[in-house]
Amino acid sequence: MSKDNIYASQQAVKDFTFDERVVEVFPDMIQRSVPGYATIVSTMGKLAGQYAQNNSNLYDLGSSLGAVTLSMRRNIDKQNCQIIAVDNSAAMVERCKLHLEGFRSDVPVTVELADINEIEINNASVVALNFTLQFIPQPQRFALLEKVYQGLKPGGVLLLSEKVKGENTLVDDLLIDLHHDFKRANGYSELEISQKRSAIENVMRPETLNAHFERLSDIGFQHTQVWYQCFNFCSMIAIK
Ligand SMILES: C[S@@+](CC[C@H](N)C(=O)[O-])C[C@H]1O[C@@H](n2cnc3c(N)ncnc32)[C@H](O)[C@@H]1O
Ligand SMILES: O=C(O)C(=O)C[C@]1(C(=O)O)C=C[C@@H](O)C=C1
Repeated sequence: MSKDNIYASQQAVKDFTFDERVVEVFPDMIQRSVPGYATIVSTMGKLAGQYAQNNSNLYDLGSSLGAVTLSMRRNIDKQNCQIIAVDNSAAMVERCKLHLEGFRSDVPVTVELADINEIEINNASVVALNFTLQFIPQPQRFALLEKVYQGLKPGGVLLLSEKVKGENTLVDDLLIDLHHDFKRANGYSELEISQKRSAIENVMRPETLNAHFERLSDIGFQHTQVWYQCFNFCSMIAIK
């Protein structure tokens, strides 16, 4: 696994994108940046196994290198299911396809290069958005999640992980400090932490948990729950 040293040298920091350089180091980057990432991915697989329905689609939206797709695929024991993985980074999609070829399974997977705001979602039992919604411009989030809701079958689930904002400045600062300590403990320098922070601040806009739950409720989800949180990283389930 290539080591993430993208922000190790002093640079004129540009907005973060999922380009070739990021793709190359992505497994290392996400593991050292997101507390609980491995637990979250494996649990999303378990949840997908539990909520997958016969003759249905499972979606992995913002699939990157396919970690959630692989985890879901390992756990599906229902008949006639297929996984649709979607990402709008050509570099990610290309590498994801190669990566998936390395594993054998009877569950068909298609990997699509597309904007998740543009795709159709239908006959879905599970829709996963693992740290993807935070990169969608805020005004588009309601319509995207409403489309997910409409595409879900009764009893289907949305699995949503997000970096969240604390409910007020005091606790938000605390969560940010705890997260930065986590990054330090994983070998990131002060320069790397601050340059990465500048790189993502215009492209990744976290919201509070309250804002997430209010929107899910406005859309129609009646059963919502946080099932994992470590600092400002949170995983939710919403059942239709
Ligand atoms: C933090 S990564 C997701 C990590 C991945 N789900 C995992 O569990 O390893 C966010 C991904 O969302 C993708 N993305 C961002 N905006 C998108 C959009 N509008 N349509 C499709 N993919 C998008 C990015 O290219 C990136 O691969
Ligand atoms: O590195 C950070 O500080 C993050 O907020 C983590 C985060 C994410 O939440 O998706 C940001 C961008 C990269 O995709 C990997 C991880």
